[in-house]
Amino acid sequence: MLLGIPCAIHPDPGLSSSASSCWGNMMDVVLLHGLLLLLPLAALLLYRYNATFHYFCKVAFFNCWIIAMATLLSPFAALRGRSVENMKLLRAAILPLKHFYGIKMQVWGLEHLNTEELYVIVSNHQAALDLMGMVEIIPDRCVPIAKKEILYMGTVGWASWLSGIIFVDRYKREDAINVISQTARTMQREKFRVWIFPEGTRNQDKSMLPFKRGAFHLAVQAQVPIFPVVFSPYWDFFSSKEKKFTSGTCTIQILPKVETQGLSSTDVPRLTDTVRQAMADAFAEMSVSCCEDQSAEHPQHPHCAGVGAGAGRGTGSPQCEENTTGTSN
Ligand SMILES: CCCCCCCC/C=C\CCCCCCCC(=O)SCCNC(=O)CCNC(=O)[C@H](O)C(C)(C)COP(=O)(O)OP(=O)(O)OC[C@H]1O[C@@H](n2cnc3c(N)ncnc32)[C@H](O)[C@@H]1OP(=O)(O)O
Ligand SMILES: CCCCCCCCCCCCCCCC(=O)OC[C@@H](O)COP(=O)(O)O
Repeated sequence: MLLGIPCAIHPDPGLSSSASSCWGNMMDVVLLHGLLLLLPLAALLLYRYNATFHYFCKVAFFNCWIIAMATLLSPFAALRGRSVENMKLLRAAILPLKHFYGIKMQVWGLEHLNTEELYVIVSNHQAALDLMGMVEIIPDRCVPIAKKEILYMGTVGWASWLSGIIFVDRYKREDAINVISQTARTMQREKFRVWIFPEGTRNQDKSMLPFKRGAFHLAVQAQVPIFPVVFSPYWDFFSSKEKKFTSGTCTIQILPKVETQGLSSTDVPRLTDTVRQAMADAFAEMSVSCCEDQSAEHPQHPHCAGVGAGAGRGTGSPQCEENTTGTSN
């Protein structure tokens, strides 16, 4: 008897037609089982040898992890109510992800953030993967500013709202400016720091996009310093265009603070340019060391041409060495 089908194992030439149809049923079941066994094997082989399938699996896992964690942790966060303290839950939920992906995080200049004062962090934004780098260094009582669309992503939206994430509608400039001005007042009153991606959108190009001015108005209005943070290019391990997602190393460089004491809104354009230039220089330098490593393996990487021209490899500049320690999912 196989799966409730009462049937002999060997067909007998003298059997009735009902017995032979029973044999047919059994063959179907065996075939079905074979197929069911083959499917995971095929998926495994595809995952191993097809880079695009590998990429989509890893991206799907990332999204599923975020959704699962948000769903699991929202009730706990809700017990506390909307609070920046819930960012600790969010941080703990995202920290293990780098191990699944075999991504090694290298942090430079973390001591800069070790201060009691309030500040605004600005960083480049390459992909949703930035979340993994963010949680490596995000200090206590620090909330990101995010696009309003995240608020409508089900439990991810709730978890983000409960963690105090500030949402801006990028298509309504007046509203976004109001939110930022209000944040300048509340960050002093409620003692929290703010993290902004001044490019305003994800960007994996070889240079950073022009910076939006909101972060700089915020720092000037609140009279708090700015800490520029630069994530090294992900080219050696992640590219949404090339559908590439392997293990690798991400370097996070925290640049020295930029003071805003005494500055007014007329100084914002110059302040924006100064900070962007410092970040672009650091990014270019990181690109050079990243591409030097890359070119040894893959000569003529498309992103390498012209990147960081003239930018020397400073003392102790970051290495994009291949990480083999982590597991990939
Ligand atoms: C509980 C556990 C759970 C576990 C799981 C949880 C799941 C986790 C999920 C999630 C985690 C968090 C995820 C975070 C990551 C999200 C990242 C993003 O979403 S990035 C997109 C949003 N970010 C921005 O857009 C940047 C901020 N934007 C700005 O700063 C812009 O400046 C903005 C929107 C305010 C205006 O943008 P404009 O496109 O109009 O361009 P402009 O050039 O900046 O401004 C135009 C004029 O307005 C003035 N202006 C701008 N801001 C001003 C201000 N605050 N005050 C006065 N004037 C201002 C400027 O000076 C400029 O004027 P003049 O050209 O200089 O004359
Ligand atoms: C209704 C249920 C829908 C559920 C869908 C949930 C999908 C979960 C994905 C989690 C993604 C976490 C957010 C990462 C933050 C991020 O990187 O956002 C991108 C924006 O910064 C910039 O957006 P864009 O201008 O589109 O580049």
